[in-house]
Amino acid sequence: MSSAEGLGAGTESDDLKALLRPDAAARVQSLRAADGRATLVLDATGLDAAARAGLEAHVRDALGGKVAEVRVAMMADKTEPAPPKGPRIIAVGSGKGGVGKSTLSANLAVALARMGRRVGLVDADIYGPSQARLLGTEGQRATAHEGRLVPVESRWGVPALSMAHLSNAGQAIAWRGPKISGALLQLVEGHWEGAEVLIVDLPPGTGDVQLTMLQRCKPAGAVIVSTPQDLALIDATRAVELFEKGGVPVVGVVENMAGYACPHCGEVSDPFGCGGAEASAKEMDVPFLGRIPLDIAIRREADAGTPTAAGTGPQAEAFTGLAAQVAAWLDANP
Ligand SMILES: Nc1ncnc2c1ncn2[C@@H]1O[C@H](COP(=O)(O)OP(=O)(O)OP(=O)(O)O)[C@@H](O)[C@H]1O
Repeated sequence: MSSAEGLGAGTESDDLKALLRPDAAARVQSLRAADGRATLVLDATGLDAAARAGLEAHVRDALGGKVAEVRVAMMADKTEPAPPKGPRIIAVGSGKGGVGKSTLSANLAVALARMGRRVGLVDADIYGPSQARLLGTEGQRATAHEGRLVPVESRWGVPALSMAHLSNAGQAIAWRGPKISGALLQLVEGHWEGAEVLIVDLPPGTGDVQLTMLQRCKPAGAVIVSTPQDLALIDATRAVELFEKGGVPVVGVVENMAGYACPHCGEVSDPFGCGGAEASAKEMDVPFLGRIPLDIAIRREADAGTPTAAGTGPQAEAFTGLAAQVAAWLDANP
């Protein structure tokens, strides 16, 4: 027979509750006492395992002398604050190599940073990294902190991680499958705490890196780069399909090297045609994000590590226009 027996049910549970520390009593969601047994449901929101164990031990201690058996159940509130989210990923892909995807990724990141976005850049081209050159961070080495890579700072307000920032970069050439995926994850899971968006420059095509990206990194969206040529457009269609099948929304298609402005006479010609990407985007029912002209200055500045988007003029504005659309898309798709 419990010493609490004989009291009215409400009074009995109130008396038992009064034996608890105030912090424990405040967590009681229900307390039933009957037949020498106390059954408590406690709200364990925000408590780690050790704190839960401590709370339970206190309850057992406090009530153990009054009832023969103490049963404790812990409930965590489902609205517990989620752990801080990592940056959202915008993957930049193309079906075909050499369409200017890396140049576009670097300039998109710089243009976003100029708009006040906290942006990082991951060079996922494990075999042929180019972002260290494009951002002028060649020769800089990424350090590690608590087992994760610390991004390399650039002059453009865009920290970056590339295989070129690792001292063993040369070994990557022999890597296959899981090792390649591991390398990508190391770059993506670096110390990106300061960034709200990560631009990931993917290698061309649909290989291991792209699959790892889709399956393990869950990009928020994908930007597809194409030149106006038919062949590039067919490949761009495949890239769009890859992301859509993987459940990654396509932010849109960009046409790069869209028209050539002659540096001598200023006449604009279309060596690769023009408008093909816009028509393809329409056919695929994905947004068209605009054109970046073929301009010797874009190539020269890319090679010099001073991205065009960091400067002024119509070509810088073309990248700003693209960045504005990506930023608007991110805001509209939280
Ligand atoms: N709009 C442009 N105007 C002039 N040159 C450009 C333009 N875009 C890219 N380039 C140049 O084209 C070449 C290929 O570009 P980039 O390396 O960015 O392409 P990619 O698609 O990333 O290539 P890869 O498949 O090798 O990764 C580079 O020399 C680059 O400077």
